[in-house]
Amino acid sequence: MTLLSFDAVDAFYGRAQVLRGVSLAIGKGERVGLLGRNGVGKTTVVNALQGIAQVGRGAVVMAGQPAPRIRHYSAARAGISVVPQGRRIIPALSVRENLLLGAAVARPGPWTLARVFELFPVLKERQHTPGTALSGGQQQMLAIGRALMANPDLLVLDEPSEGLAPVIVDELAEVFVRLADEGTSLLLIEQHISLIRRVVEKYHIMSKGMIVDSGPLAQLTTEKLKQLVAV
Ligand SMILES: Nc1ncnc2c1ncn2[C@@H]1O[C@H](COP(=O)(O)OP(=O)(O)OP(=O)(O)O)[C@@H](O)[C@H]1O
Repeated sequence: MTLLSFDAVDAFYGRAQVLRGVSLAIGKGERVGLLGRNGVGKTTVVNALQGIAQVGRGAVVMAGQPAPRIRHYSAARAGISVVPQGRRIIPALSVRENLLLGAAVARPGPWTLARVFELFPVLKERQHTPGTALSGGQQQMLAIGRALMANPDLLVLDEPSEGLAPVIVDELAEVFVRLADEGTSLLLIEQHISLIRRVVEKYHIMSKGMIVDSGPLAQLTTEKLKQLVAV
């Protein structure tokens, strides 16, 4: 079953076109990497499925349903949760309240506060602290926990390693692999080579708003990968 597909999508911010004919599909159980240098349009793929960038020509299909008008929450309702670049933790809310925000979509499934606390025990310890008082790594865990509270079939992760210490990136890689092994599909936008290597099975490379190469990650040498994601 295809959880998300882009079929020749053009996407815009106002009149500025960023995506040009982007096609990709993510099925159940897949671990897909969306790779490329800064500014090539990776986040705009995420923004297009959330209705933040406007889709012109082409179609975005979520959980088998074409999305003629994408509104906030359409993706979450269709089982697609986004962990945004920069985490976007709400400063006025506690850790617990930030997590509960993720459950607002009320999608049935296995994820509860208790299960998120089991995955990230530090969030339980600090549940009454303001979300933005956490360290960078803990805030990333909070953003992931919040996304899981919506019980997604597909988790979209936009540069989760950004600004984090290597030991924390290792911990996150383990979490992503565990989530994937338990059946959550992943779309990972990343520039961190070892994280990509550990998590991704199939890659798409973007350049200038287009997908210019795709295939199994095992076929990419680390040398090539470094060139492709070089900042
Ligand atoms: N809200 C916006 N309004 C107008 N242009 C934007 C907006 N957001 C991004 N852009 C432009 O769209 C292009 C693609 O940006 P995007 O953030 O999708 O790239 P990216 O590959 O995710 O890069 P990065 O790794 O730096 O996040 C850039 O030229 C950027 O300046």
